[in-house]
Amino acid sequence: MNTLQLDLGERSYPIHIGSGLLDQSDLYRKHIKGTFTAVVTNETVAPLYADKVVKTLEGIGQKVKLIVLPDGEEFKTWEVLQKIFDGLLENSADRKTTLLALGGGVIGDMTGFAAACYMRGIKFIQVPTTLLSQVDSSVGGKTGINHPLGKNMVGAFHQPQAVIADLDTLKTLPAEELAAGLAEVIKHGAIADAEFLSWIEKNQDALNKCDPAAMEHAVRRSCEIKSQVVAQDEKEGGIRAILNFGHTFGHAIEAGMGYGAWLHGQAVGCGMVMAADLSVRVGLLSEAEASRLKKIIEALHLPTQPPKLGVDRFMELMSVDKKAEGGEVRYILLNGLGQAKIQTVDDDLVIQTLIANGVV
Ligand SMILES: NC(=O)c1ccc[n+]([C@@H]2O[C@H](COP(=O)([O-])OP(=O)(O)OC[C@H]3O[C@@H](n4cnc5c(N)ncnc54)[C@H](O)[C@@H]3O)[C@@H](O)[C@H]2O)c1
Ligand SMILES: O=C(O)C(=O)C[C@@H](O)[C@H](O)[C@H](O)COP(=O)(O)O
Ligand SMILES: [Zn+2]
Repeated sequence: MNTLQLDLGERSYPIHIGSGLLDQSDLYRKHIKGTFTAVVTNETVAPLYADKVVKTLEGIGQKVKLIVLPDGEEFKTWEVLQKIFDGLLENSADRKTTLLALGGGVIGDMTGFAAACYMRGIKFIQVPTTLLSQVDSSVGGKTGINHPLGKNMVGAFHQPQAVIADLDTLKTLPAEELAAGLAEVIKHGAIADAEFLSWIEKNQDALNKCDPAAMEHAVRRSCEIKSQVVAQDEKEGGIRAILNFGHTFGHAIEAGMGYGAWLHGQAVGCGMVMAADLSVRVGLLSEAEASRLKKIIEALHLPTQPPKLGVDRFMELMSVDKKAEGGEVRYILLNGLGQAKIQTVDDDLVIQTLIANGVV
């Protein structure tokens, strides 16, 4: 097992990465103060892994309530969030209660948000079971739900007590979910580490096959990169926004197509192709570099062609981006592969990118 530390002063926490972690009681024990833990999961993950986690928690003296949500991005809503509060109140959860998110990014984001809100804030633990949640969403404390008009529009920054990423859970992950997670892995290389991006390029077969050693490296290096960025800027006042590379375009695809039609990672994969195209138009990236990145994204089985939402609609969807200031959207661009830059861009250039990528 590898353990990284996200340094955030009194909100610092460990990120454990390894095999066979789900039933290691010591990993949970030190982060649980009370006697009641509510495990939040979904209908797909519960039959696979809930038993093991519940038994382990009971083994350390916890009373455990399992809260099972419906599965899918379309359920990352107020109505479904309410089911977590119902489960907590019906079981007399108090301020010492711990929430445990067992699942992918949807479960992690919703459970974290519930933990931020319940009695104005209780502790929670992230137990991510998708590649995407292990390399990205379980780390950094962004929690929330979607709004029909915009992705993750309602939420809170609320850091977990610990992240326990059991690589064995990736064995049951469907191929397209694996690819979705690889999009965020590519993102980390593209924005912060050209060497890691080359490693991804060289190891694409192993990554596509979910090879354990390749997964271990992808998860560890991604968590290192994300932790270093978050440690500098917990609440996205500045540098943290680079973790949003590909997301201005990607979130527009997710909201525009209806949540769940495109997986988050697929939308980010395609969004990175568009953001790289824009970086070329602004003069920060060469065409050869953009085309190399696109090839990597394609090789990892991610879509590179956006849906034909129309230019006006696409611009409208992007205008609600959380990085916008005074009505101006700030884009995350690549300043060469392995380095990112945040800046505003003339609408004309953005429209050229949309047209060149066939959004019309
Ligand atoms: N908070 C953040 O920093 C952050 C970062 C990236 C993404 N996100 C959010 O994360 C979400 C996407 O996360 P995701 O890709 O994990 O999607 P997800 O949570 O929908 O999980 C994907 C699918 O895999 C299933 N699943 C989970 N674990 C499994 C396993 N081990 N075996 C088999 N099936 C399994 C789930 O039930 C689901 O059907 C989006 O809502 C996105 O906005 C948040
Ligand atoms: O942690 C971050 O910061 C990120 O931007 C990571 C993204 O991969 C993730 O999708 C995040 O939820 C997007 O944040 P948002 O603030 O644009 O909703
Ligand atoms: Zn993302």
